[in-house]
Amino acid sequence: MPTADDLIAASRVVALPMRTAFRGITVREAMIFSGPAGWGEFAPFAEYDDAESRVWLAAGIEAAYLGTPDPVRDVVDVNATVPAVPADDVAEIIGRYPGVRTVKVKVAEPGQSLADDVDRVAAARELVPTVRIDANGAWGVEEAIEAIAAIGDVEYVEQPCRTVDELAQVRRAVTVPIAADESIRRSTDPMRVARADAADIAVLKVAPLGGMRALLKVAARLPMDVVVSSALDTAVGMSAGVAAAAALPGLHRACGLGTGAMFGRDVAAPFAVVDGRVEFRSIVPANDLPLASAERTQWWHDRLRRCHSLLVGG
Ligand SMILES: O=C(O)CCC(=O)C1=CC=C[C@@H](O)[C@@H]1C(=O)O
Ligand SMILES: [Mg+2]
Repeated sequence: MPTADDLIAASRVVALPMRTAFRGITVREAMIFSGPAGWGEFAPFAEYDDAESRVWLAAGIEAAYLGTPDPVRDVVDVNATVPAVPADDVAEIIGRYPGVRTVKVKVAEPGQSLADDVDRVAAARELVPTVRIDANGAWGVEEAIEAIAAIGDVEYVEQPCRTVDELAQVRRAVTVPIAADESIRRSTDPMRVARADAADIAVLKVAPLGGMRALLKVAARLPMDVVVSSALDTAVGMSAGVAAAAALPGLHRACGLGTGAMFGRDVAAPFAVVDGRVEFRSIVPANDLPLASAERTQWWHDRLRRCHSLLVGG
């Protein structure tokens, strides 16, 4: 286990501009560091506390010190990710993901109406065969059932409501498959969704699960299809996501690993989507990175130190 000083000495804190605001983020901050096996990323969202962020650090250390698991495939199908933009902007956004056949559309964002969501999903449906939606837990049970009826057939609805029990209730009431994201990503017990029969699909992200190998273990135990998705990772974190997806024995759906297209600037050339797919590569960041301010850099160093002592403390 590297010390916090080792990690900080080999790190950069970057501030990457987004092309379109996503979950309210216009500049994505991330800490990246190099180790004997390559580069790792530590970039829990700003509002996450240390207890939740600890596993994100474990994931970064795995990437930099242990490297990637053995792949079973070279390329991974990805979805385009459409933020809560007006329906008229959907075609331009999907165009940033050449050849995709699956689109994930954000719905139920604050300030948006159900009619906005219906229009945005309809615009996506005209362009690709498969559309999935993500409500990020924003609906209540009744609201979810009504919204799902209004939006119509989709591949699945990701996290319609906040709690596992609510997901289970919605799942019993609708025919559209339900996917769990936050119920796994932000839970101390990722298997609970399975025990509660709350989901048909699991959306798994490397950093919140504590690394590529941890993701593979959770995927092996969950009795449902999985989709590997990014946590709005830089190219360094994305490399771990693509490696995890490439190492999964069974992968039957497009993954949310095309989000490099959302960055105005990344730490290296982003994972290019070609014919709807991305290919694994290890990342060496550019020399002229857009660095965060001295104050923000110090904030990230302090955060890393606190999370590191939680990791060491067990
Ligand atoms: O899954 C995708 O298509 C892209 C990643 C993505 O949507 C997300 C990444 C990180 C945080 C989230 O709010 C969001 C999600 O909820 O899935
Ligand atoms: Mg989600």
